[in-house]
Order: sequence, then C-alpha cells, then structure tokens
Amino acid sequence: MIFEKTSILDMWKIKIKRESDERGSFGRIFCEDLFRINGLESKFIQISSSRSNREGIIRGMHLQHSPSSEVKLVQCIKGGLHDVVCDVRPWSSTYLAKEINILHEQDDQILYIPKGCLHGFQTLQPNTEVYYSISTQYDPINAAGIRYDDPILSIKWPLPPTCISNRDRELPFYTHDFLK
Ligand SMILES: Cc1cn([C@H]2C[C@H](O)[C@@H](COP(=O)(O)OP(=O)(O)O[C@H]3O[C@@H](C)C(=O)[C@@H](O)[C@H]3O)O2)c(=O)[nH]c1=O
Repeated sequence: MIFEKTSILDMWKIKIKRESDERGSFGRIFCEDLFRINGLESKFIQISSSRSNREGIIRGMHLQHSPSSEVKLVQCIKGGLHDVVCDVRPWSSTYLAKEINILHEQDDQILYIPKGCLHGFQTLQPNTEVYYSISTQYDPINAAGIRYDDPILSIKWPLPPTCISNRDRELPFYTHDFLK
C-alpha cells in the first residue's frame, strides 16, 4: 500500500499495490500495522456500501459531529464518481480547503478522510457503488451536513444534478460555528 498526503491536513490517498500473475492480481485494501505505522486510525467498526443508479446523483456534504466524529475510508468499486472533501475544522491549517478526486472502479485508490471533514460526491456513471469503512457507529442524532450548493464551500460539480435526497436538499448553509 502506498500512502500519499493530500491538500487537506490528515487526509490521505492510499494506493493499493498489487502483485500480478497470469491469473490476475492480489493486493491489500487494509492493513492495521501499516495504518498504525503511518499514524492513521486503524480501527474500523462498520463497512457500508452505497449504490447510485444513475449519473449526476449528488450525495453530501456529510459528517458526524462529536462524540460520533468518524474517520472514513472511501473506495469506488463500481462505476465512477467525482469526490469532494472539505476541511471544516476551524483550527486546521487547511481550514476550508477542498480535495477533489475522481474515483473509478479498478483504479485501486482509497481515500482516508479524517474527522471534521465534510464528504460528498457526484456519480459520473450509472450503477456506481462506493464502499465505506467507518471508525464510529452510525449516529443519526449527530449525522450532519452542509448543502451541496453552499456559497462558502463553493463546490463546482461536474454535471447538472440529476437527483439529491430530501435530507440533503434541506441541509443548512455553512457557518463558521458549524463544527460542534
Ligand atoms: C450513512 C448511514 C446511513 N444509514 C441509513 C440511514 C438512511 O435510512 C439510509 C440512507 O442514508 P443517507 O441518506 O444518509 O445515505 P447517504 O446520503 O449515501 O450518506 C452517505 O453520504 C456520503 C457522502 C458519506 O460520506 C457517508 O458517510 C454517508 O453520510 O441509510 C445507515 O443505516 N448507516 C449509515 O452509516
């Protein structure tokens, strides 16, 4: 596994290193020891999947507030997506920075998203599936987010939005006291 820094403090891009032979390949998508050696969260207690049926769907921008703040690993295992992470930790040296990544099936990239960062994506292909490994229990009371079209976050989505959940449409706009 190769660990690369990103434009956001404590966010990493992890590349799966595969050993190939005539049958195909084998590579690690998680390794507790390597995560620990690199100073990353190494305990993930839920693994979830989202499937999106068409292109242009936006999900986000989401995080969980304390005491349920979560570290997330995000990997596209089918289709493709335009992924956005935004740092909303006011004390961070990369406060309000955005990290954009295009993830496709078989590109062998995993995003490591630290606590206190909003995450969302837009699908670029129909039938896109995302796997999440999450460090904390799902906590609907502390699940929160900011609108995908917030003027402060100012995210440029690549496609016209084709579908957004009612919950996401009703999310608030960003204010500097958002992070609890
Ligand atoms: C996020 C989540 C949702 N759910 C339930 C709640 C609801 O009934 C249904 C769909 O939830 P949502 O509408 O929140 O799903 P979705 O909008 O796909 O939420 C996800 O968006 C992306 C951008 C993320 O970063 C994820 O962490 C997660 O917040 O699944 C769980 O049971 N566990 C979970 O961890």
